Amino acid sequence: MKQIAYLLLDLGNSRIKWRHSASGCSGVAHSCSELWQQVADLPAGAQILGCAVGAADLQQQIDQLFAQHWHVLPQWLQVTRQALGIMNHYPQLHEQGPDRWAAVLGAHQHYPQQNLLVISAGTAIVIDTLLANGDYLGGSIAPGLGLMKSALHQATARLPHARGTLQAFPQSTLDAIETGCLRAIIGSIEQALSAAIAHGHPIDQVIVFGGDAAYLQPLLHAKAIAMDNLVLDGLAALLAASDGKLNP
Ligand SMILES: Nc1ncnc2c1ncn2[C@@H]1O[C@H](COP(=O)(O)OP(=O)(O)O)[C@@H](O)[C@H]1O
Ligand SMILES: CC(C)(COP(=O)(O)O)[C@@H](O)C(=O)NCCC(=O)O
Repeated sequence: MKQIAYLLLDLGNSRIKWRHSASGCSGVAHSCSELWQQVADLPAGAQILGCAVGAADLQQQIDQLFAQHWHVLPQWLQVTRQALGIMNHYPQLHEQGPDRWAAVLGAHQHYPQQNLLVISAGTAIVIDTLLANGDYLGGSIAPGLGLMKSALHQATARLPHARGTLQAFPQSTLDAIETGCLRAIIGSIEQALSAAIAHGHPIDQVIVFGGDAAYLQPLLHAKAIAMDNLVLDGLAALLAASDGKLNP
């Protein structure tokens, strides 16, 4: 069977993440022009499947970029009620970020038949629950670590925006901010774990991915592992299941 080359895009609110199937190359870009610098030397003509929750004008720039240079229009994932054996229980599918849906599908590829807590530690912290039987129950959205700290900095006269350390009893402003924001994230994860137990679905595996994953993972529950990019994994799984044809 002929392998179809494809470029996968994860257009988040802070950064663009990409992976190219044929070369195994991947990268992170902060703008459309930086994305093009990174992918320009890849073989043209790959099909493109993306997942977009970032700015609509950036998505349009990306459409124009690939239409002009590769003569390919990216296809953007829509959230569906079911895919790859997973049932999405969000009542209003159009409300949901397709990055969340793709990440849950990606997590399921790594850990099928386990109760999962899927945590996206990006601009926002999203904590989603996927059950071993394929029921995706949804989850919470809160500001991510960088956003919490920049909100404090912008809305106050005296709070700086810099890295502190997590302390039991913080005794500097930087440590107080770092500890407060980290505890908000860690606490919301613990609440999600407790909610799962209370509803009879104890979590088998906690997976964290995104820009702050490596920083957060050692601070989390013992079952937590950090993974690279579950959104791109989910897009790849959808393509694989559709035999390389887009329109998953
Ligand atoms: N080198 C970096 N550049 C930008 N953000 C970073 C970097 N390292 C860690 N971060 C953190 O990662 C977050 C962005 O993560 P990412 O997964 O790319 O988010 P999104 O999917 O929302 O674009 C930032 O809000 C910040 O807290
Ligand atoms: C929750 C999000 C802002 C996360 O975005 P990210 O941090 O990955 O950039 C995004 O998935 C989104 O805009 N969701 C729409 C609302 C929802 O999922 O219900």
